[in-house]
Amino acid sequence: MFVVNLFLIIFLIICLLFLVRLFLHRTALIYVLKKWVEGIDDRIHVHQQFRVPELNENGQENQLYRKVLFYVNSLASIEDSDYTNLFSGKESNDIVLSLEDDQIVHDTFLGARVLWVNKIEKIHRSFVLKIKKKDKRRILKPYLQHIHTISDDIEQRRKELKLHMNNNGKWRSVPFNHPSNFDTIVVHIDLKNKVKSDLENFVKSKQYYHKLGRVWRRSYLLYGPSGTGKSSFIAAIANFLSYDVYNFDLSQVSDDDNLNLLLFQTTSKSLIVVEDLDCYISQKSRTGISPSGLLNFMDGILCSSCSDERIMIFTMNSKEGIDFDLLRPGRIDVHIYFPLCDFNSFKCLASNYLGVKEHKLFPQVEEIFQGGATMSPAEIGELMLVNRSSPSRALKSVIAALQANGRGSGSGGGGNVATRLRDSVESSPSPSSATEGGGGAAWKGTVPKEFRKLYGLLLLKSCNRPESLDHDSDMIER
Ligand SMILES: Nc1ncnc2c1ncn2[C@@H]1O[C@H](COP(=O)(O)OP(=O)(O)OP(=O)(O)O)[C@@H](O)[C@H]1O
Ligand SMILES: [Mg+2]
Repeated sequence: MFVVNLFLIIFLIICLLFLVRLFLHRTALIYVLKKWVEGIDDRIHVHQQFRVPELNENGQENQLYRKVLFYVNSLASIEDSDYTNLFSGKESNDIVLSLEDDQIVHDTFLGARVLWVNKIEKIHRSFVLKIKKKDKRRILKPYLQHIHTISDDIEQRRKELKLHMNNNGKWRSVPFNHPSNFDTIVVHIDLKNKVKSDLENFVKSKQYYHKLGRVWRRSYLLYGPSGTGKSSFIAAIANFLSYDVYNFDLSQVSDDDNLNLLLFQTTSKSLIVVEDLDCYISQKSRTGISPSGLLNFMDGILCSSCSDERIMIFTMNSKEGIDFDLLRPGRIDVHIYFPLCDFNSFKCLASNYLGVKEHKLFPQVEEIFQGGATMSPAEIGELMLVNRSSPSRALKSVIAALQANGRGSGSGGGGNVATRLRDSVESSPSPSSATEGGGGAAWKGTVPKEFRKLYGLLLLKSCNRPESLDHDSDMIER
């Protein structure tokens, strides 16, 4: 009997606790309780306060204030503050939170709880940081360092990206808003992940490179046939890192000095890109860049500061006939091969362009691929794009093009197909497809030629040469 009563009492206590908890949550009394506990905790500890004013003693902007502002507004706990301002962000459906005056935001760092208060006195704003005295020595320095890193990262991601192009020895810039990203490019998932983590590791490795006495630079060679996504991949990298792009057109560079000057003028956190390096090297009438000038440029020694990070990306259709010195380890760190389509990449394109994951024509397409026919993703993508209103028609046109390609050169080189494809895009009767299919056409009036060259939707190479296809390696680190 006693045991039964005991169980009954325990059961009633549990129910009661549950109801109290429910009541506290429903009425938000839990927050009152939490604040009360925090208030007691604040009172029994001695705090030290640090003020970060908006302006310094000369009335100039205090850079630290700006960083703290970015940092505090990015804290998740800002949502718990009593008053928060809401603004629309960069994208139309973005909402940005910003702390109201005299509001408190909590943050934790290395296990210590700190407070930020957004003060306004007369017209001067400041942030006040409150840290418990016992934690100050341990966390203040690393915490401020942490704020620097996070706010730099936020600023970097917010800035408008630019594409810089050299013309007559000088840089010209246009906004860079290429939509390509790692989700839209059809390459093997492992390759994407490897490249992403390689980039992320690189940008975090300043100290490591410094310790090794090496220039903080990473270079990539993207090679493969025309229309396989090399330029789109560069744009995806720029968007992934939020880096500007400096596109070096070597044919516009007069000599080594000009090349060095242009390199010197590039800024940190940017991609230095040389497209079609193989074409430039094979040109009979090359500009005045000497072979050693080119090698020094690729080594990136003459950047404005060797402690700033540099990512260099070179593209080629083929590595065949290229001097080994140019591609040696240390000069080119990572080689990435961009192949023509196989059945798997075709299926990814069909899913992206047509929203089709399975189709009765797929077995036929697979068979044709197995027979050795192939085309570039650009060619297949364009056929799908112009026929996107009817997936069956799109797939039939891909089948016809693949069959014609297989009957033709058999190399998959795509020159003929590309020309036919371009004709089909340009003569498309649908107004929407005429604009989109000729993405370049939509840009023609507004965007410089080099821009279209770099990121055009379907550009035919002037130097179609047979490609070396080492299919076994997608990404090779040297
Ligand atoms: N792997 C791919 N995944 C998705 N789309 C692709 C892929 N490859 C090419 N495309 C599409 O084809 C078009 C041309 O691609 P891109 O310019 O990136 O090719 P490229 O390899 O740089 O060609 P080129 O050697 O002629 O400069 C782009 O609009 C892109 O959307
Ligand atoms: Mg390209």
